Amino acid sequence: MKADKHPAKEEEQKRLEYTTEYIEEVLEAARQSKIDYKSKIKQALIDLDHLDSSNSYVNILANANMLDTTGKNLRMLESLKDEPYFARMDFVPEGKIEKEKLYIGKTSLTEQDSQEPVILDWRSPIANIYYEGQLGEVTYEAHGKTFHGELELKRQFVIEEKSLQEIRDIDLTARDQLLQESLTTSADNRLKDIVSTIQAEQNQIIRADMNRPLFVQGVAGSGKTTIALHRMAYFIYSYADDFDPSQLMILAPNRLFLDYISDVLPELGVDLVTQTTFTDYTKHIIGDRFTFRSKDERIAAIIDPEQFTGDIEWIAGFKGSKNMKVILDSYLEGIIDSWLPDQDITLDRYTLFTAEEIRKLYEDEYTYIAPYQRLMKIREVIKATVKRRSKELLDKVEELYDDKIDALRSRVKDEEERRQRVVKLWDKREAHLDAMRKEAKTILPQLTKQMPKTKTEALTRKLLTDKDTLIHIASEYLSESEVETFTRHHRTTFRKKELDLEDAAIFLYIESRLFGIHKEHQYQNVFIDEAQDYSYLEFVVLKQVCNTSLFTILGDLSQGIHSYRGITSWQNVMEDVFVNASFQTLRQSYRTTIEIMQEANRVIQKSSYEGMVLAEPVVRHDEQPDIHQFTAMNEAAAAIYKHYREIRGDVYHSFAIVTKTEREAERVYQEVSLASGEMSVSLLDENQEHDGTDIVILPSYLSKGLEFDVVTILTDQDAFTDQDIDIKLLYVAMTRALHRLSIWYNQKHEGLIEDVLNHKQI
Ligand SMILES: Nc1ncnc2c1ncn2[C@@H]1O[C@H](COP(=O)(O)OP(=O)(O)OP(=O)(O)O)[C@@H](O)[C@H]1O
Repeated sequence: MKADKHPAKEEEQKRLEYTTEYIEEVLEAARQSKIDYKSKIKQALIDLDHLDSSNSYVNILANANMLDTTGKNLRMLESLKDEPYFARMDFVPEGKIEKEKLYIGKTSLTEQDSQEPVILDWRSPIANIYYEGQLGEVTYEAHGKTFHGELELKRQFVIEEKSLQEIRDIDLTARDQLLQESLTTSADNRLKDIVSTIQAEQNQIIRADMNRPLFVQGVAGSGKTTIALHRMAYFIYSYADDFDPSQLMILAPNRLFLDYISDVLPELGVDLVTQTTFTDYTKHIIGDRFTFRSKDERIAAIIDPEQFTGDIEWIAGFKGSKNMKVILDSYLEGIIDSWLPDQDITLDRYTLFTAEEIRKLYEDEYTYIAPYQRLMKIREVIKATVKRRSKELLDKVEELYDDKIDALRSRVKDEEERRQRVVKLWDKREAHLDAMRKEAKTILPQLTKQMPKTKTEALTRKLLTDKDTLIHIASEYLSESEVETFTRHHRTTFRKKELDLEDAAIFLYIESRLFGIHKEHQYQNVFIDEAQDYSYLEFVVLKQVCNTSLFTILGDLSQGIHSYRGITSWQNVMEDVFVNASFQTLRQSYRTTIEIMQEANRVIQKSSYEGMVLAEPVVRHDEQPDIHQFTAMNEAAAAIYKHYREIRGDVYHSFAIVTKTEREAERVYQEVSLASGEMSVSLLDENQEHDGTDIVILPSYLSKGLEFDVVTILTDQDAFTDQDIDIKLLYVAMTRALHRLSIWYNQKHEGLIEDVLNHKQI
């Protein structure tokens, strides 16, 4: 209700005034401190020549640190001053009479003298009650203890530029109006934070145990990406004292997507988190001698009849599979075996090390380091022992001969005979010692020969291109002709230095299993968005490379447009890779209207994907999606543009035209550019940032994860067919719309749209 009409208006108005004044006060003090620190640094710099320099440096450093902290505080306070909080809750702790009136905002602020909270951070343990609790008895956990109490009031505010607009009390039955309003606002090319409207099921995911892997299967628009970012913010807040945010990594499908989430990251205070794509992460580790073809390039080839050959699909699928892991393990076992000596190390007739002893050393010692480094260490041990033992043995043999010569001297009486026999024995002694010295010198080079300097690149190339190697270890899984096709394919890709994306995981697997991964590439906590597009092997590899199992994995199998190479169920990964993971499902979709979701659900139900959970939209209406047939693309483009101009305004201001293929996106771009005037148009590709143009044109597979106020799906010659991949692509494209959806298709190429959707011609 309008703030003026609410009985608590006066109380809340006073509170808001008190809060904003207090923020101003603290802001002023922070600004003054900033000036002071700056002038102290300046003075210290001036004094640098005259004073003991180390003192001055310490002084500069201390003031610079204070300046940095003050700067952060200032930014935080600036962000609070216009909308300091969005909710209030009244909580009576068990055993007490007086209620605590707690105001919840994006970050916390404490009254300096009384140490009372002025604003409570939305991530604080007690704020959990607000998101989760109904009025009445509630509990919350903090510092390992459970606290009980009574929640007496849950109140929402709309505050704009320090002015109280709305006050709403949430009782047991009230619909979350703030959520409704937030969903009817329009998209501005970037994801936004949802701290004021987080729903209970989302809150559970955000705050779920950080010491366990977590899988989230959520329908399109259920807030997976948004929740991932809020969970990171929650994590950073909860472990602020002993955790560096750069130890968190989020893997996104492409750079376009990273750009899409980039605005909300600083808003949530998680901009220091490492944000990257799987390919960029791999390149960072293994270097960029090769380029990896992206998933999107591949899908472009798969859905384009002119480019498609059936082999690319099965080869990609096979390389990401569990069988590939078995093959890799046996390949690596063979390599390590070949590195270990199979014969004893001897000198003369003495054994310095048995092969068995070396194997045992390998198995028992230095097991915390990777095999190659471990063998290098063992080699050092052998080297030192060989050096020491060779000397001992040479001394021993020398001694033996000396004893024999002494014995000869006292035993043989005849002087001439004694002389001859001693000389003979002496010569024998010298020859023997010479031979031993020579032999000793060959031991280490031989050992080195056994462990050639090998690189991951050469080993990967051998596995993927060498027929004999592959037949030897993969005969259970690949026929001879498949091996032939497989290796031929890779001989070409290696020659062109343009590898498949799946090879990145194979590179990483070999590198990490044999040579180990440097600490700088490891993360304590990893988030994967759009995880349905990852293969089994990629999950295995990521866990191994990052050396943690603390993963939050979010995806939607219904949108699995890369399922030929990705996973089709979460089960295998949960059973084999992240064994103690918990699993949550999100069914509610927040992005789109009932009208659009109903149509999208009709499409996805055509898919062969078993166990599908249909999205349930939040009650929100707009126009029914409209469907148009056309004969000439230029006419369609002109009509679409005209319609955009007509409806463009405050509610609808981001527009996207989604085609099935990239080729068609380029053609549509030409046509719309010709038709357009005052509205700007751009063609998106996966490595690009969305520059805020009014209309963007993009192929279906690139639209994944993004959203727009108005979406038009347009297909000319490249129509969606009833193939599973096309069904999913159409579903993904349809679920990108926040408010309006229209579909245009060429009469001559009807396909899936005509079959499933066109029940009411326009
Ligand atoms: N609790 C919420 N309050 C307000 N808006 C929400 C809430 N949850 C989700 N949204 C909005 O719903 C839209 C979809 O969210 P998001 O993109 O995170 O979903 P998703 O599950 O990753 O979608 P998809 O799988 O389709 O890419 C966004 O506009 C987001 O702001």
